[in-house]
Amino acid sequence: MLIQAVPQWQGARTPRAGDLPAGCRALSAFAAEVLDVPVREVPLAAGGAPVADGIANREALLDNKKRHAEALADGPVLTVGGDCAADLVPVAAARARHGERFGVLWFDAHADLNTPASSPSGAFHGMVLRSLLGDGDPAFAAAPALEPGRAVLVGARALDPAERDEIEAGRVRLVPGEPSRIVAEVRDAGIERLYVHVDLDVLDPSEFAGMDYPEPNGMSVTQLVDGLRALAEFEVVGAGVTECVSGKREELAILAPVLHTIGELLR
Ligand SMILES: NC(=[NH2+])NCCC[C@H](N)C(=O)O
Repeated sequence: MLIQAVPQWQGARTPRAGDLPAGCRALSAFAAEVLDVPVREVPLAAGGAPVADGIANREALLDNKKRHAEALADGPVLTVGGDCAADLVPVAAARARHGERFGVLWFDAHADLNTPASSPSGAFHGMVLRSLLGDGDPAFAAAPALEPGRAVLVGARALDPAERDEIEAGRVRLVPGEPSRIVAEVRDAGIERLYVHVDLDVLDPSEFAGMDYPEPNGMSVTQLVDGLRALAEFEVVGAGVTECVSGKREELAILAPVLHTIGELLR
């Protein structure tokens, strides 16, 4: 098992986006200690780029995508962001490798189902899951795409109108964070192998101070750990933890059980 650090900030347009690279490096180093595995950092460019085709930093993100694809490691990898789009390349690669019955569990306060046309912000981290479904800007769209109904949002609570439409159309499932509900949904979706994406803003802001895009009424660390543990009956082929802006060890320490549980799923 290996940690790949993806210090990408260009997918976010939040006040703390500039802290994402430092948060990525601090969280990767902490996860390496908790899991006793090495860290390899993906060499990304540091700079931004103008808004193009409705996406902020579009050229920089495309460059990052290429660099990440070139550096992508084999075997069980824990990807540590960076913004949520740090999981774009690993999830698309896992879909290509594991076939139609591959699915994604997306623990996130947000649905990340916007396109450049529907996005309220132009921030690409709000478009990642939609790109994995094959929509939006073709330069980012996954091919093959996730099968409709094989993306499961857990704990999402800050949704934009276009995102609700995708859920209502059944392309994406939305469940609360209860373990039994999560398991039932994954079974019902016919998912055999899965990738676990954790955006730290799925947690309540009172639990963890170092998230990039806090939203009220989130999960507790214990609820998140229980939800992750429930996935042990499935084959977890990859995982990501994203949107950390904290460089403080005492803040990161609260995440130890989350990292530990993800490590168990990946081994
Ligand atoms: N993964 C995230 N933090 N996503 C934030 C997305 C916020 C909002 N829905 C947008 O499109 O801008």
